[in-house]
Amino acid sequence: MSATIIDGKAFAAGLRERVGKLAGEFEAKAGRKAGLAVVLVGEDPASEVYVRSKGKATVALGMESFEYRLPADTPQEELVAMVERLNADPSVDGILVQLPLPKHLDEKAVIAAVDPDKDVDGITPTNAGRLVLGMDTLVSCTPLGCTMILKDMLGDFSGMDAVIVGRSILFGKPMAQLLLAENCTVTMAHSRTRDLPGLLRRADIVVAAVGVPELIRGDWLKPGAIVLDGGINRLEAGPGEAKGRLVGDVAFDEALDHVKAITPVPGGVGATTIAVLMRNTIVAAYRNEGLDLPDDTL
Ligand SMILES: Nc1nc(=O)c2c([nH]1)NC[C@@H]1CN(c3ccc(C(=O)N[C@@H](CCC(=O)O)C(=O)O)cc3)C=[N+]21
Repeated sequence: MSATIIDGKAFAAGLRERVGKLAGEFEAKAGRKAGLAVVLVGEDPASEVYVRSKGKATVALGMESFEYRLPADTPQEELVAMVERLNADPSVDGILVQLPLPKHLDEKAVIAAVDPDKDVDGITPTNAGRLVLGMDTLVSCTPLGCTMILKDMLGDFSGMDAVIVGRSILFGKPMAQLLLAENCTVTMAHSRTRDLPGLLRRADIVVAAVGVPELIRGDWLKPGAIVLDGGINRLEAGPGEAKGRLVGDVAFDEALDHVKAITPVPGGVGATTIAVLMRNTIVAAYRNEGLDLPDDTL
């Protein structure tokens, strides 16, 4: 059996096109561009790359990008003061504070300082609560992208057994809520889970985001499963390589022999993340201006 390789880039391109149209209409109606502010503290090179691609995507779709780079030793009060300035700035519709933050900072307090109406990561206490309560809200980009991919592929996935590997606030936890809302039977696995292969053998849908390269082996997966791999792990460079290969949390080549469909790394789930961030930004912009969103295909 040969599996379908889910094309995250194609999905992202379609979404970007719809967002781009809405961004143009927003500018015409609001008399300003929708704006996204990204705050990066410290100098992690991988985070640098993400922040740059976010900025480029924002401008390419006709929105305004505000990027703030703060030194690694920025004090808590300064970071919170910056978030509060962005909360009060009417040209900013979305605020993303790149995570993880340097250890001396209180991440929970920084997140809680973000205005929930500008929280394009969906991780403020208000938005996390809204998600659990089934209220309309902004939702973390990667899990929302995974759900959109599943909806495209399956339509209705009521009653399916879903296993989520990883329980982070940006991925595993919101993913569980989204799949629960789609009437899946949801199991969350994590580093203390005793029998991961045993759980995965029952799973119709597997969503992985633990950051352990190729942790999940092909023969752990149920024949015909759908696998969404949110892991982005860079292996050590081999001889003659400048950079190591990127791999997911699932042993991709092995999985191909077992599953119905799987997302590759790169080009899968991760490739949708920034497009969904653009989606969340334009949705926040319309709401913050009190405008009706003309397109419900977002
Ligand atoms: N507050 C916050 N929100 C985030 O959403 C957030 C964050 N912090 N911290 C870091 C992670 C990581 N992240 C990605 C963004 C783009 C790709 C992406 O474009 N991936 C492509 C390219 C991968 C590559 O070549 O490096 C792919 O998977 O095909 C992946 C991962 C957002 N994150």
